[in-house]
Amino acid sequence: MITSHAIEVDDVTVRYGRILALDHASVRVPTGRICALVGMNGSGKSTLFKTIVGSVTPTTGSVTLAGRSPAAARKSGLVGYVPQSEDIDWTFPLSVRDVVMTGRYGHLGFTRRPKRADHDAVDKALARVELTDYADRQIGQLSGGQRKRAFVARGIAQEASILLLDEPFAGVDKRTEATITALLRELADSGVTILVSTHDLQVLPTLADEAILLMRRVVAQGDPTEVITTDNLVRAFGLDPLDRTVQTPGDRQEEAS
Ligand SMILES: Nc1ncnc2c1ncn2[C@@H]1O[C@H](COP(=O)(O)OP(=O)(O)OP(=O)(O)O)[C@@H](O)[C@H]1O
Repeated sequence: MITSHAIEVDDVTVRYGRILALDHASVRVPTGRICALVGMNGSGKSTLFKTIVGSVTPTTGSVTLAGRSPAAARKSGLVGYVPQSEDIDWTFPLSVRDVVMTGRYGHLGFTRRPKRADHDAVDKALARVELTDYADRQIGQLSGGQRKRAFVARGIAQEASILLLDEPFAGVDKRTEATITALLRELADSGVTILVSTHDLQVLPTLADEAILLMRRVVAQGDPTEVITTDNLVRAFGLDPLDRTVQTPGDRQEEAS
């Protein structure tokens, strides 16, 4: 089935016991676009990612990925997922190359042994995120920014057509942020659909085609400068509209003009 929206989240509610993490949230990400997911701590961003990959089951609603269920999409290697750093065991005895090779599992044949094409895909992905020289290090020995890049490389090696990144800019320096941003744009230009959560509002105009403001529900979705307005931030973050220390991307553009 061909769809113009690679990611369709329709009326999804998720509860953890008494905690309501997502409340009838609906999100649609067009194919080949970069969509930024913005919300305060606990607004349900990670839960939305986990629901999209099928590791959390919603109590209402449904998720469709390029016309398939999350389970079918995961099985076919359609979706690459870069989880939050806290969700990864960094002491696990895997090298950077091993981590990137896990992205090829969906491509491995019956023997599960990587072939030349798999090694080539891993080498290419490592080069693209500038981690060739770190390939044989244990993953936990990398810096925060390098770890993020290693997981982006895994998504590239996987040749996923949908890429989900949970806070890839958390704790990284400006250079790594720029490298990841440029890489995501290249991937989107080649047709990959990207959903990326971030706390950094200033990066949005460069990073994203669309933004989603989440507060258990979707407060707003659309062009970043139209979504990240002071009014919407008040609704999503409870910020004081008179607090001029809060800069929206729109403020920045006004200052520049
Ligand atoms: N496994 C869990 N069990 C119980 N409650 C959970 C669980 N995971 C998340 N929650 C709760 O669900 C709500 C949404 O959490 P979630 O991690 O999705 O938010 P988030 O927007 O990703 O937050 P952050 O920006 O801090 O990572 C929070 O109140 C959180 O405490």
